[in-house]
Amino acid sequence: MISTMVALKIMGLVASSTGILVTYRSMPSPAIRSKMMKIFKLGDLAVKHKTKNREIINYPSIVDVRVKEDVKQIIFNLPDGLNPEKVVKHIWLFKQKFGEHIELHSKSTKIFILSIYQESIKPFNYEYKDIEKKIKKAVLPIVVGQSRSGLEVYDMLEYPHLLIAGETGSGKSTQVRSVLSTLIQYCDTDKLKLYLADLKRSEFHLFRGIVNEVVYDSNALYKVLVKLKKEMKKRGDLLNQNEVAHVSDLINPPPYIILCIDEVALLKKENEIMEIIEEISAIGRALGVFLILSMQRPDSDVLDGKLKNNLTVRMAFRHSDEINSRITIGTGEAAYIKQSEKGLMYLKKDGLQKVQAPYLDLKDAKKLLQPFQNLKEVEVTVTNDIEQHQVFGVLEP
Ligand SMILES: Nc1ncnc2c1ncn2[C@@H]1O[C@H](COP(=O)(O)OP(=O)(O)OP(=O)(O)O)[C@@H](O)[C@H]1O
Repeated sequence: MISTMVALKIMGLVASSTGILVTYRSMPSPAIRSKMMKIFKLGDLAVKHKTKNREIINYPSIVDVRVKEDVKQIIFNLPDGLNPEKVVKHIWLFKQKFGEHIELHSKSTKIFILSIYQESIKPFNYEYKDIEKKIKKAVLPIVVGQSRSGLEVYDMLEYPHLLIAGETGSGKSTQVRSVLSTLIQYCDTDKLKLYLADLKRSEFHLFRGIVNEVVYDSNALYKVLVKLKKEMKKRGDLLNQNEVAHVSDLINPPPYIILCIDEVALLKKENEIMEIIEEISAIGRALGVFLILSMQRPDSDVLDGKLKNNLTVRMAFRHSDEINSRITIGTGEAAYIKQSEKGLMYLKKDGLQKVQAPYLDLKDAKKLLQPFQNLKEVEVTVTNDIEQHQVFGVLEP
């Protein structure tokens, strides 16, 4: 065993000195093995079965330990029959043993990677020129922030509707500001229309005269939603006539539309409004109409049912407790983000990932968006079905 360990470590060191590999692998040290076993025992992370004479307990097995520059990774395998969700729920136990700066990822329903870092992800400032290089391929780029593996960016065309939640002062408004600022700088005005609703009247004044419309109360928002509903109906007819599945398959696709609502929970009693928002979440993707919704407390009345499931991406900044965190991301993790960790979040997309949002303050955002001020508002209208049919036509095979 010892000779294998030495051999593997030496292999790694030799390789890293040639610059080919920076990772070396080793068998778990007794200290790691003992900590992991304690976690498995305390959390009852095991499969038990009885034979005639005794009880057999199968714990997860450590299959590998990898050491990179700033991270140690312990890879372990679950025994058949152990629910991976039970392992995720016990992340607090892993933290008690290995410290706060850990991440737990499942590679499959059986294989887990526990990553142990020296320190937390550092806060950083929003710089469009750094971001620009990473978003070139996206149509509607959403810049999430810095994860352990670099800048996290995704395309809204692939992951259509976004929920941003977190308690007051956790970094939501800053994130909405930087997400919208990126979209404004990156997308041509004839390719993207932005509608914003600021029900707290605190944030979106920044975007007045830049986006298509900013509204501040539910009556005005209702008018916008009715307009979008009509637009979706026309776009649906258009897809039908042209026999295509998505507006981007049309020869002249209409502009994408993003509706961003700050503090959507304030609308929970506005049934007509919530109905149209739900409708957008259900059918908007194919029609090129997308939602960005933010809220302080993830309200289960608002998020129950269809809407929550259709919000395919969730950013959970610090939450007040585990129950609220579970509503947003399905686990209690966001309740353990410290109050001092501004802009830190859990991103729920394909899995769960810890990400630090970029910091863009109001003054800098104003400066950044200055060149986009006073652009003429261009209304989104699809003239009429027949005309559109001729204009857009179907893509040549
Ligand atoms: N990404 C970040 N990096 C560093 N600091 C941040 C970040 N985001 C926010 N902060 C700090 O936290 C403060 C509060 O942020 P923000 O206003 O975005 O919170 P919020 O969740 O929107 O609060 P509220 O719901 O009350 O509007 C900011 O003034 C800033 O000092």
